[in-house]
Amino acid sequence: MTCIGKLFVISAPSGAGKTTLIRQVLNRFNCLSYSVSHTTRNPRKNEQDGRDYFFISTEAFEQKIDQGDLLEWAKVHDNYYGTAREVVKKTLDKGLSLLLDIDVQGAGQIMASDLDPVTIFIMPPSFEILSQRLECRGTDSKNVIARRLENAKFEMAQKDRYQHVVINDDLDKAIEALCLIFEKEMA
Ligand SMILES: Nc1nc2c(ncn2[C@@H]2O[C@H](COP(=O)(O)OP(=O)(O)O)[C@@H](O)[C@H]2O)c(=O)[nH]1
Ligand SMILES: Nc1ncnc2c1ncn2[C@@H]1O[C@H](COP(=O)(O)OP(=O)(O)O)[C@@H](O)[C@H]1O
Repeated sequence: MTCIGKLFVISAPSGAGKTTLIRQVLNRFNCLSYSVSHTTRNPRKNEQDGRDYFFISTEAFEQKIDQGDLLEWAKVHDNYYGTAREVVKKTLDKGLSLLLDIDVQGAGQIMASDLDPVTIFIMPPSFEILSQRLECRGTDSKNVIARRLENAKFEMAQKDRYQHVVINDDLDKAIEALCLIFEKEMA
């Protein structure tokens, strides 16, 4: 498949299933790459530095802000997260597509830029199921889960700012719906 280089932005509340869905999409489209973000949050078990995130100190992150190295950044659930400007530029310059998994604040910054992103919001079927998914994932403490659920309300209220909304209820159906968006946008 020939692809047109596009910038995709996916946002979702924590636990909605964006990481699960994004893995499937990346497996299907070889002209699509993933932007590995920088964060000051601690790695979870099974997360690898350089693959899931670049895990850096607060000082190193603030230095990146000061040097203008980040295309967008935000404080999310009490940690810094940001996208390296250089990687986005190099990928799009080569005519390749790139996927950013970023929060609603960062997405707002990209929407306001001249990068003309395709924007997608992943919704859980309900708040209760979101809460269950976070518990079942087993990666976060009760306090961390509570903080993420509190932020989820504000995040979900912003879904209409996005061009596409995909509800992640049945996983296979959500994968198909999401892949269809990528297929159409890169055709
Ligand atoms: N603004 C911004 N948000 C990011 C970036 N990378 C990740 N995020 C967001 O930070 C939030 C927390 O991510 P994470 O700690 O991995 O938890 P998860 O949502 O439970 O997988 C999610 O909303 C991510 O989309 C980034 O580079 N910039
Ligand atoms: N459609 C789905 N049905 C049931 N469980 C799901 C579904 N999608 C994701 N999950 C599970 O929900 C949890 C949160 O998913 P994850 O991809 O880590 O979310 P996010 O990256 O948005 O925080 C994981 O344990 C994942 O296996």
